Amino acid sequence: MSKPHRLRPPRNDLVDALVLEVHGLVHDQGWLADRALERVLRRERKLWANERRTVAEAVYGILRSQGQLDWLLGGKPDLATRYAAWLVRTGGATVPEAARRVAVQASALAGLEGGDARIAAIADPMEKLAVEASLPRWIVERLVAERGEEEARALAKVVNARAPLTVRANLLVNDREKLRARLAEEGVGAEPTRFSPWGLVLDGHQNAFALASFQDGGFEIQDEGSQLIALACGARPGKLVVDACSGAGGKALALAAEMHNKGDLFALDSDPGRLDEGKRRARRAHVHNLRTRPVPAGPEAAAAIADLEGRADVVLVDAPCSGLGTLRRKPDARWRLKPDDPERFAVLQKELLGRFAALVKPGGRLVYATCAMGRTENADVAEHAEKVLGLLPAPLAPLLGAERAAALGVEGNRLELFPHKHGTDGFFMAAFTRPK
Ligand SMILES: C[S@@+](CC[C@H](N)C(=O)[O-])C[C@H]1O[C@@H](n2cnc3c(N)ncnc32)[C@H](O)[C@@H]1O
Repeated sequence: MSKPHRLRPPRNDLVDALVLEVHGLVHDQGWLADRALERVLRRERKLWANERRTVAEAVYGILRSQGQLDWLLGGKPDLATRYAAWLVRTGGATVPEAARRVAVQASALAGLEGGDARIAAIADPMEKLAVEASLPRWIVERLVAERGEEEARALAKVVNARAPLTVRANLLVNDREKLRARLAEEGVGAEPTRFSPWGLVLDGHQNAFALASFQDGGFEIQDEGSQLIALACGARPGKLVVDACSGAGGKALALAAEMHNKGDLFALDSDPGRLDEGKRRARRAHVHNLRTRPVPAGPEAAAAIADLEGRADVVLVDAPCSGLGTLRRKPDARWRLKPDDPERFAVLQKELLGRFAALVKPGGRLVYATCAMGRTENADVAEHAEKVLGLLPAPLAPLLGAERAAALGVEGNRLELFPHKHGTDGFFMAAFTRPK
């Protein structure tokens, strides 16, 4: 009789080969880690569930600790050596075991010996934190310059931990309590989020997409910070709402729920493929008032949105950004980003803000949001909105609720969210109104 699956230990030879293949796609061919994993794991139909998990955990783990491993190994090791080093550093294997398993020279792993003590002895505090946290030095320098060393350290720690699996109850289908009861019937425990009135944090490592409660539109997977941005928009039934950088519609679906499907919700984006994905999601979520419209990326966009000029009650500009706030969900992003990315994105953010602010009607609301951390893409752009575009700051508390706003640390029209403080991804939002 075969053993029940959950008791079978993963087949290491299979797991090791797949880890190296996925890591190779990310490292050598520039694939996004999520995509590379999805592609390879989908092909491997006979893999057991625990093997899939083991491969994913190893790939993400190696990508997270790449900076530290490379420092310990003294340079740029080949991928197999890096993987073997990761096995040793995470306590999974001794040097000889790991070397044999991944077929590398045990001598290549010599740098691991006394690793923690060597890291502790690094004299330059920036380099030390960069190695400890396995982050590029320029990210550490920015964090320390803006938030001080202690906070940077706390932040770096959270960024290297697994992010919670947070969902938003779709109010067009159920409410949070009904969803929670339904999840319980499906064997999934869930706790209400700390700040969002719609959120639940699911237990364990669920494949949430496979749940019937997901497939029939009961919830969306969405970080609590994104939920709060949607809440801050104040979208209401019957209004004209524009989600100017809608992507695959994460926030647009929350706006539609706030509108009870009544009124006009325009989802714009320069990437038609993402808008199509948003349409599919809208169907599952029972959203009926969403209209997608691809817009050119450059100034020609003005003509494509001229009919909406000065008409919107609410405009959300969830701008393209460096994504520095989402490092804990995208362990490979830190190695992809460039030191001048925040400045580069800020130029685009100011341009888009100007373009889409023209759609807000006098007295209407504009919410600017990013999933970035740091002044350049956030406070500096919000300042531009006031000083150059002539928008007026609009307080967040009336829409978030006074108590919630105080607990979150709202400052007037602005809020910064941090993983180590709020348990959310890193986000920024600022609300404005157009003068009458
Ligand atoms: C942060 S993502 C949006 C995420 C989305 N709002 C959500 O909640 O799922 C930023 C989006 O801006 C879009 N974008 C980039 N340049 C743009 C432009 N010039 N005009 C409109 N959208 C643009 C990108 O295609 C991307 O989908």
